[in-house]
Amino acid sequence: MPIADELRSGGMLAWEPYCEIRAADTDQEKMRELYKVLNSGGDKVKSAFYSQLVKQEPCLFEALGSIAQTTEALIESLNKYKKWIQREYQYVTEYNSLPGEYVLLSERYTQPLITMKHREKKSKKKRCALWEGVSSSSLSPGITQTRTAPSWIADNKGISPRSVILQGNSGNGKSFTAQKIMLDYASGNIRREEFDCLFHLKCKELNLISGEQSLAELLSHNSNLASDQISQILQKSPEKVLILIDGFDELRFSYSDPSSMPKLSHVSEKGPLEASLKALLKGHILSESFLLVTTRSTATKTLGGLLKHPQRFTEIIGFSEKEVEEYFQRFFQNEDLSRKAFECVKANETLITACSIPVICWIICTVMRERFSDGADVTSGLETTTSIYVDFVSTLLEHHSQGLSQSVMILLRSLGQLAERGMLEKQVLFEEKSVCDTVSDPAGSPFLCKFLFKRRIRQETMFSFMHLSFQEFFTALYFISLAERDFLDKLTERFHSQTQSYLDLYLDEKCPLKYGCPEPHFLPVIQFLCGLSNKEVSSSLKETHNLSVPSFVQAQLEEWILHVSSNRVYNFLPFILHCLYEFHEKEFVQKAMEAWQELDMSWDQLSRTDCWALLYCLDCCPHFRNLKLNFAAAELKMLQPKIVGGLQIAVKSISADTAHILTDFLQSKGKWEEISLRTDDSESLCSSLRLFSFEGKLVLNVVRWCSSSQNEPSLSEIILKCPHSKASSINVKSFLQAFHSVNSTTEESADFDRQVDALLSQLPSVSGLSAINLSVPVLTEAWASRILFLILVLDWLFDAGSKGSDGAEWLPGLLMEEGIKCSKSSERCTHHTKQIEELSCNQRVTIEFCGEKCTEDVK
Ligand SMILES: Nc1ncnc2c1ncn2[C@@H]1O[C@H](COP(=O)(O)OP(=O)(O)OP(=O)(O)O)[C@@H](O)[C@H]1O
Repeated sequence: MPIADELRSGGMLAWEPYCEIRAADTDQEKMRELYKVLNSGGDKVKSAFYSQLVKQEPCLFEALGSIAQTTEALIESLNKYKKWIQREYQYVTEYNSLPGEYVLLSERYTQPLITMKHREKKSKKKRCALWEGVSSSSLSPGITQTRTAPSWIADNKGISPRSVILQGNSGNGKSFTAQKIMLDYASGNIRREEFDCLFHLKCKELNLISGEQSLAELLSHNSNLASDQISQILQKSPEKVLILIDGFDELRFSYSDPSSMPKLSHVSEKGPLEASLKALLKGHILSESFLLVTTRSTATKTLGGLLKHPQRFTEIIGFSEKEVEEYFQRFFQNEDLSRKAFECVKANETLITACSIPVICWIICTVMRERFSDGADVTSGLETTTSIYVDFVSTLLEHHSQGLSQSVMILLRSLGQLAERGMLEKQVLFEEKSVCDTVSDPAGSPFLCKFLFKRRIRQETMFSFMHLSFQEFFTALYFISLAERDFLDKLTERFHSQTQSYLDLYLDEKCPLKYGCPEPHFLPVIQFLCGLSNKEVSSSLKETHNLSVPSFVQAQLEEWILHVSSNRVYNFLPFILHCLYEFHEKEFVQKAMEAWQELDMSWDQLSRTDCWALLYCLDCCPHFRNLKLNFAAAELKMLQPKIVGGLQIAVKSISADTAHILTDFLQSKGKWEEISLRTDDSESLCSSLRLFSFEGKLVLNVVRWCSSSQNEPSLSEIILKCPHSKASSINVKSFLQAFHSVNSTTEESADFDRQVDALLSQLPSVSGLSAINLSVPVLTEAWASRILFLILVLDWLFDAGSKGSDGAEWLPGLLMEEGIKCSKSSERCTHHTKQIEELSCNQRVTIEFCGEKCTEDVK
């Protein structure tokens, strides 16, 4: 009140508020009333109040000043800390960076997929489904997902977590994400109201700390703040603090007797590392603060048991195909290069799947950048899949395997044994006990993942490789570590016994691998074995891990490939192309291609991956001819530059694009032997169109054409013949377009008729046309008038008069109709079927028009 009295007598306080202050019951209420006056009174009143406070309450004034100073100092150090984080965290040093080389995190970071769900185990009864399911689910982009960073938002029961687990396989980007969160905080990119301060503990570095330390001291290792400043920040508003702990799985706790470990309860209390960390994780210290802990799956269970509640589980799944593409763009910072590189990878099914692991993206892009800078032609082939897997294993062993408890050789061999066992038993999930029997420290291996599954009322722990392809790769690694006899025995076991007898007929008695062909699920292992035999790959293995690939591996596989090639085991051809690609040895590719003479893969459509392998093989043998291929139009475009000589192509799906690509191709290459377009779609009007040469003639053959409203084809076949020399001048484009437009419509028969007319109207443009063979099941009026139309517009064809080389049927100047005629006066047979042919009312008839003359011959 003395201050209020002074302000009143100085004319700074009006009567009414003065009375309010007097009337207030408590000191606090009096202060509140006074505060209102100060707040609305402006600087003059505040200054008068300030002078009175100094005079009448000197001690209080001093204490308030030092609090203000401390707060100011803390804000100042927090700002400096943020600047320090911005400086330190904005760069990324890559595994191969030379001193001074770096990339900016903001330019490179690509948001991975993060889920909030534990994986589910597929039904145990379906071993195959499990096998397929896990292999794809671990990398599949289709998982229920959240794209955002781990979040603290309340769940549907209104509970927000105090601690979040961020699980992820080695190389999936846990540390990268932690770095990004720190940088976002320091740059003001996370929501301000959530956290005032973030700290980052790196377990890898904590392992190097010895002696007793308080939590504040531990946090100071990775900051520019002193431990007492950290203590002050933590005590001031712990509920606004987030502590990131990166790499929990890497912690090496040494406390032998946890019960004798001191229990710490204060941020400044010193204790062994393990005690400080456990107190933090359990919430004995900083119970109100938030924690984000990253870990590999191998340590999730232990972490879950230590962390304070409420907990939330999240998992980094990796990149979907879209993010892989984004990563490539960020990496290359050049539209053209990133597109080329991405297309190359996308064509390789194994690699594009493996690319969901971010570190594999880094390896591939780095290798490809080197290729581009060497001026290598990217279409000559990417590095082999095996070489990328070898690089991946080396990267994880060198940079992600701190403190391995065993030698690399032993680790790789034991992983190989485990992988092989899984391959034999078609198993991708391994029980904990069986893993521990083979691999001495499974949790310490960066290649294994641990899964916790619910099994009725219990939990089940299972292990698996990061992906099935790694299991296949480790099996191949194991095979190369075997002695020759064991290697041959193992391989022999894995080759099909059914094919054995078939192949035995052909294969050389002396060939030790005369056992046929590998079991389908074993094919990737053979492919990896071929890749490991490559000189560069094997010397890199020798250099980095002292692993030698024995020469008998290559010799055996080469011999087997040559035998399969020369004996034309057709359904293995695409696989052999992949093996050749993995070998990546030009001379051997040439040898195998020579053994083929002709490459007939027309029986099934080639995938893009197959086409890349073929592209590489054709690159090694530029003069290889005689290809019979069946692929999509886009693949034709890719292979076009490498195709020489005769070619038979079958293109599935018929679209405007297909017509366009095919036309371009035909215009650029005069030499093709057969083109066929097919649709498998029963809705389509047209099921196949073939262009091929036959006895020196070009033949256009349209088979089974029906309108959607009819079940029966209304046109069975059109065959056009013209000399092959005219092939390049033929306007295939308009045919294809007519074909496409007819094919793409499923409208009523009126449309169908219009489209058929459009196709027939193309015929006059075929120069040198020597014959037309038209097969229609029923000679309707519509067809009769179409034929008359053809006679009119193609009068030169009928006037030509000279006999065709292929017999009377094709005699120019002659219009001949063959068919079945029903002799009944009413209810005539209309459909042409075998049964109808046999009915006595039906007779075979040939009608010939020659000039003005018309004859009917009944058989
Ligand atoms: N989100 C990302 N964006 C771009 N690159 C990434 C991303 N995540 C990971 N990478 C690349 O992968 C490499 C490995 O990532 P990181 O070290 O974060 O893996 P990790 O999950 O912490 O592995 P480990 O468990 O073995 O420690 C990084 O050095 C970087 O090249």
